[in-house]
Amino acid sequence: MTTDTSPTVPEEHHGEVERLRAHVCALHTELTRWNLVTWTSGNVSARVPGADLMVIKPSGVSYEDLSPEDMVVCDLDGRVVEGRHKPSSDTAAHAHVYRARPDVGGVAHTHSPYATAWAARGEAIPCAITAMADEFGGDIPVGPFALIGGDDIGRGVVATLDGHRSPAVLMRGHGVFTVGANARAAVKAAVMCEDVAHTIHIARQGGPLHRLPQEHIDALHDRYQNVYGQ
Ligand SMILES: O=C(CO)[C@@H](O)[C@@H](O)COP(=O)(O)O
Repeated sequence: MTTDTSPTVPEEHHGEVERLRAHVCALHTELTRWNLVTWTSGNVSARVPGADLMVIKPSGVSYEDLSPEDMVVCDLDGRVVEGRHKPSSDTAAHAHVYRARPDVGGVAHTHSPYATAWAARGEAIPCAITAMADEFGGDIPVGPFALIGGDDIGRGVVATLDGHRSPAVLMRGHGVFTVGANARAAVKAAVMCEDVAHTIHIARQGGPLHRLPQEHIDALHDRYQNVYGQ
């Protein structure tokens, strides 16, 4: 008799997995809404709290065709646990981030044009405006070029963000990876990353950039992260 060892979603996580399938699917509409992706590029995932599982986009499926049922449940070694499609090409990268960073609940990846142009140059985006201090707490760093499919991208994301307040990293020659306490926060970081990449690009066309003083960056980041909003 053979014992089926394929991983499954534990009963106690079924409800959360269904909620996250709908939530992660809905977050993908934010990538197209803010023009952060082209065709089927980009992806979003969410960690399943209390389980070594994540919910991620299926690979190469058109955004307009995505449904909650299309989202793929994988374990944190990148193996499919539940899903009718192959998971994203970046599943290993997302899984590595979740394994290495217990504080991360969501990961997003885009090819947003201005931020990806900075990544193509291998140039960090200098913190020259308050919006960068607020969301990123400093410059947006550049991570190493890495081929797609294995652990290399995830390793590069984790290593580059280590010691950084930024939730975004520009992976050299590739695009943006962002992390957050949840998937919505990761997507927000991707939206804001493209916004500031565009603004700083325009600013630099007109003359030299002036990085904000570190003490102002610290004060702005603290206010935004701990006081701003409701
Ligand atoms: O850039 C890459 C891989 O990092 C693209 O293939 C990616 O944006 C989209 O791939 P998936 O459709 O998620 O498999």
